[in-house]
Amino acid sequence: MKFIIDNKIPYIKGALEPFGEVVYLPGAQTTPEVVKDADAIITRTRTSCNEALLAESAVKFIATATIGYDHIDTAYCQQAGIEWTNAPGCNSRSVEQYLTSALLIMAEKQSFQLRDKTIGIVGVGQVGSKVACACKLLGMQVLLNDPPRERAEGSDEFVSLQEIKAKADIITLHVPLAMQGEDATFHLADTLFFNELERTPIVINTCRGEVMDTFAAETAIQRGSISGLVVDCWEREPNIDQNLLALVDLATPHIAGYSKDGKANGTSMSIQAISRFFQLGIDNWQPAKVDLPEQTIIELDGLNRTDEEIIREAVLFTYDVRNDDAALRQSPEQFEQLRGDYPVRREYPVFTVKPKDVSPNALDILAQLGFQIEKSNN
Ligand SMILES: NC(=O)C1=CN([C@@H]2O[C@H](COP(=O)(O)OP(=O)(O)OC[C@H]3O[C@@H](n4cnc5c(N)ncnc54)[C@H](O)[C@@H]3O)[C@@H](O)[C@H]2O)C=CC1
Ligand SMILES: O=C(O)C(=O)[C@H](O)COP(=O)(O)O
Repeated sequence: MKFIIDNKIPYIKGALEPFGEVVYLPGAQTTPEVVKDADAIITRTRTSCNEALLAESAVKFIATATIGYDHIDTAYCQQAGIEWTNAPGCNSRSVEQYLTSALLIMAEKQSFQLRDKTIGIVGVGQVGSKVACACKLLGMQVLLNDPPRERAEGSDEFVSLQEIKAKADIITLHVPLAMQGEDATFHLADTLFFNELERTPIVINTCRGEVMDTFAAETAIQRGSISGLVVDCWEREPNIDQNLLALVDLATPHIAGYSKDGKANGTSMSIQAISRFFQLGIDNWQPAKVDLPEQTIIELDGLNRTDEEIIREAVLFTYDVRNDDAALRQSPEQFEQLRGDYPVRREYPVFTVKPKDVSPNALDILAQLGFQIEKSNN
């Protein structure tokens, strides 16, 4: 058997070598010639898996180690009898961590408390529902918009996009990119969307660049119809719009899902799927070890500090979006290199908080976010 694997997928070396030939390649070098005699591809968002790539190939199965799968032409795969899978939810906690960090930074920058704000979450799947939980823990009012779920579940927990535009102080987008159909999301945030916003919200896009119209977003900032913009996903990545970059509050190179935990989940879900498909007998495969940051102990002193200040310190200790923002602004032309050489970032559960005079409420929130908490608090 022959497997083609994107060489930026971590923790995967050695998993498939016992079962055949394994070729590791940059996504951009995954060409029709390379996949011609391959049985399977393990890929990322950087490889368009379409007829142009696959028509002459022997590929029977594609696993993408990502949540989004808009780079896979699923209609073509169905017609060609090629099975595929994504890695649902693999890095959703990482995006939640990004959101929490960004919200706490924006609250400090604009001198507001999160608990006084209403957030509208557009797309309430794996990511959106975790973001909703985190926002509720932070004391925010949460509005949920998800027409496909609303139709399927008939639940009254959802509101219309119109209501979000009217009531939200912050709007965050967590939809898949869909170019057409009843729930199309291409340019969901367009000129009309921005013109109808009633509370000059902060807008956050960590789903796909094409969900937000770049020109409309720039105009919205310049006209003051939004009070802030956080952008992780851009139209035409990696050639991002320099005007937009100059206007946004936090700008990052599509790394919201880049915790090592999220990457490791994507890798193991892909290997397990390949194993099930080809009956390789490694259906429970896991990476041997996942990198840790240098520091995993967080000493928190709660004296004379609000709960939000304490939580901000703990969250930013694990991940501060401003570091990725600074790196991108310094070298926007290095967009792909910044992604490829991304530093070690871990999610909350690997961190232990050592509290001193921290309120039980703040400790409870940190524990619910996933931090380990040491018992003594003095
Ligand atoms: N920046 C990054 O690093 C990452 C970005 N993503 C992006 O985030 C997207 C969402 O991820 P998940 O929550 O895991 O996906 P998911 O599939 O679990 O949830 C998506 C939700 O959006 C809803 N939805 C679909 N069309 C909608 C519309 N027009 N309006 C409102 N809701 C709509 C769906 O019903 C579903 O509940 C992915 O498709 C991917 O594009 C995901 C992970 C990392
Ligand atoms: O999982 C997704 O969906 C994402 O957007 C990933 O974080 C993107 O990762 P790459 O495949 O571009 O490394």
